[in-house]
Amino acid sequence: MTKPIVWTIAGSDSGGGAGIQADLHTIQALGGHGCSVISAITAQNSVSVSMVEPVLMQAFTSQLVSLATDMQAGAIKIGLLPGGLRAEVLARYLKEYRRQWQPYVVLDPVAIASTGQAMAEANLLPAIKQHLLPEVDLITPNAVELEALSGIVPDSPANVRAGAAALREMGAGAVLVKGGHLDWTGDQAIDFYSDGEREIWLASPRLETRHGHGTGCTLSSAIATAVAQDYPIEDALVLAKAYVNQGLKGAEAIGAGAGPVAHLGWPTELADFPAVVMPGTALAAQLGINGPSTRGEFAPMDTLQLGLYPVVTTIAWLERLLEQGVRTLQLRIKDKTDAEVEEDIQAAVELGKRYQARLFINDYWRLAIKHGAYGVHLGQEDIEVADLEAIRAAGLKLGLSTHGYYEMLRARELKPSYLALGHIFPTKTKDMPSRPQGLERLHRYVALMEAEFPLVAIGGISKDRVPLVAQTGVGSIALVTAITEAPDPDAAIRELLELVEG
Ligand SMILES: Cc1ncc(COP(=O)(O)OP(=O)(O)O)c(N)n1
Ligand SMILES: Cc1ncsc1CCOP(=O)(O)O
Ligand SMILES: [Mg+2]
Repeated sequence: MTKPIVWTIAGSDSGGGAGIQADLHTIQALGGHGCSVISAITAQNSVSVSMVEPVLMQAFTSQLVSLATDMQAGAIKIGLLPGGLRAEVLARYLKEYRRQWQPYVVLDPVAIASTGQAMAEANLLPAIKQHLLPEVDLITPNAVELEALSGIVPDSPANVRAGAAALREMGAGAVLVKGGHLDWTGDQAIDFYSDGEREIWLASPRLETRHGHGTGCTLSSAIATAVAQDYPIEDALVLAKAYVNQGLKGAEAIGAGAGPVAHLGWPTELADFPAVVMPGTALAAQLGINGPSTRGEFAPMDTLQLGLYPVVTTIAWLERLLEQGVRTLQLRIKDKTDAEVEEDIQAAVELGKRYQARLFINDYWRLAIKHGAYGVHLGQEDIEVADLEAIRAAGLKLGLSTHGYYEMLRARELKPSYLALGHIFPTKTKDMPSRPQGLERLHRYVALMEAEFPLVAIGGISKDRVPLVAQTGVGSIALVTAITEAPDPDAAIRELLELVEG
């Protein structure tokens, strides 16, 4: 894949820690090609900002025109704008870009430097509210910026929500309130995302460092770069927070004041990724997050390497697989009533016990509990509605489907027995709302999570692709049509067992 183009429209920081310089470092480190539209030249070092000089309007717009004619961006990050006029003009250009090629637009509303100095004319904030917000997919204010734009002091979870709602009412598609300056969140730095339909709270331990120059620029550029690579926004948010956490841990003094966030490449340490705040925790109670919760871990698997994992629709298939020596498998019947499937589920549970197999029941968790199944496999949408605590309390194993970084981190909080990662390749077995993950992402997910859970790759994995998938280190490969549509299924099962468990 060629590098996705990301524009940064921002000010130059002569000290190299923030602004255009931080943005380009970030975009490069995360695999994008950065283009820059310089809005202002600042003279600053690690201690103070001594000058902010807007570039001439013609120079500003010429950069936009030049890039738009040849290097259209998948995502645009906007940082410092020196005054209201440039915000108003930029809004007109963005409206046109959004009509022509729909870039994802992230606005980091820089108004005050971390050193305390005002960076822009007083007419900037009114122009952002009136003109720019309707052209923006995501705005990423810190506490000070949220208050300046919404008039609401984010001194409680309710007021963070209210401030974010106010910005959405002004036209922003979504809001990420950065928690770095929210002192009531104690030792956790908690970010709040809302797009009007869903709310996400992301928590990371607060990092004690004075070297955080360029944090906001880096976060918004990282989000833009991830979105330009087709990551859904919730994955972009957690990846960007991990990138910043990693950079804060690696930050050093350069100059006498606050040193810059370090730019250390793709985040790979689970400890750098935020936790998704889930119901049932003390933090959730503080944040007013309600909902069903579980009280501990699900029964652990006997191994991290679950091996070949066929997913089939009938008892006859289960028998055939068990006879061939398959020991991890799933009964997946769709769109029937409990009464229609109960007999099959009971038979499947008995078969699984007879062969001492790891036999999972897909979806029908009530019947799985009733008949004492080995385990249940559930999807993301089930997390909200299934009685997970009843499954846990009954001692059943729980497998959860995930489709990227955010869902993996969310599932992690539930402490399931395994995580499924999909879909890896296009599949005709199931309509998928998400895009195929591909091998590169699977590699990254495995490296991140393999010590925590058994992992299962699923989706479009043909026999030919099995060796490539196995090379990612994933401990299990789930398949439907590679077995059920094989010309000689018994031969295919033997070959697949050899390839996966060899
Ligand atoms: C091993 C494994 N992984 C993923 C799935 C998909 O489960 P889900 O997302 O609930 O979708 P349906 O299978 O119910 O359509 C699975 N069944 N098994
Ligand atoms: C159930 C399911 N969940 C994600 S992809 C998939 C279907 C996998 O089937 P196939 O192996 O035939 O692509
Ligand atoms: Mg399901």
